[in-house]
Amino acid sequence: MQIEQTALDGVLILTPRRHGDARGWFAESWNRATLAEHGITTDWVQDNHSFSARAGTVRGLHYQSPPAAQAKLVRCARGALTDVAVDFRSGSATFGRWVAVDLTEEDGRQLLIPQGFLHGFVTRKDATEIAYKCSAPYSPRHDGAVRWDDPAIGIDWRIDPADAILSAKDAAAPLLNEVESPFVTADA
Ligand SMILES: Cc1cn([C@H]2C[C@H](O)[C@@H](COP(=O)(O)OP(=O)(O)O[C@H]3O[C@@H](C)C(=O)[C@@H](O)[C@H]3O)O2)c(=O)[nH]c1=O
Repeated sequence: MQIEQTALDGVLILTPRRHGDARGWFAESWNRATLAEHGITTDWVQDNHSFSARAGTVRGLHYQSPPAAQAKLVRCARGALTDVAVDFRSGSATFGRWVAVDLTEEDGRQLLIPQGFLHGFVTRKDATEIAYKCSAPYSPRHDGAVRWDDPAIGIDWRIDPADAILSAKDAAAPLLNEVESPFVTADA
């Protein structure tokens, strides 16, 4: 397991080892003990899997408020996507900053997103599947969203915004400055 820090503290790229042979390959996509060796002891309670038919599908930017806040461990099961995390912790030195990481079925890379971050992604290929672990169960009551194309965040999605395929909910999400973050950091 290779682990790299991104530009946002705590947002990590994890690359599980792939064992190739004549049949193909084998990888441990999650192993509690291996992650614990790297100090990652998150208690995962729900696995999600979604399919997006078309390249250019954007889902996000989403969060759940405490006490239903979720850390996420994200991978691309099929196709290719760019996964995005935005620091949503009020008082954080990096509040509003984002990182974008390409995850593909070929590279098997994963993105670990702690609580307190917005999460979203754009698919790069038709028929892309994302799979991710969550540290808290789905709670519609605590569900929140921030606009994917908020210029104040300025994420470079590497698509023509007019071509983005969105849910009605995501298209109507509020801007960052219209939402009060339910997350605070020790920096605050
Ligand atoms: C997220 C979620 C949705 N659902 C249902 C609600 C709805 O009927 C349907 C689709 O939900 P959504 O439109 O919210 O799905 P989607 O837009 O894919 O939402 C997901 O986006 C990514 C970026 C995340 O980070 C996730 O946490 C989640 O917010 O699935 C569940 O049953 N359990 C869940 O955990």
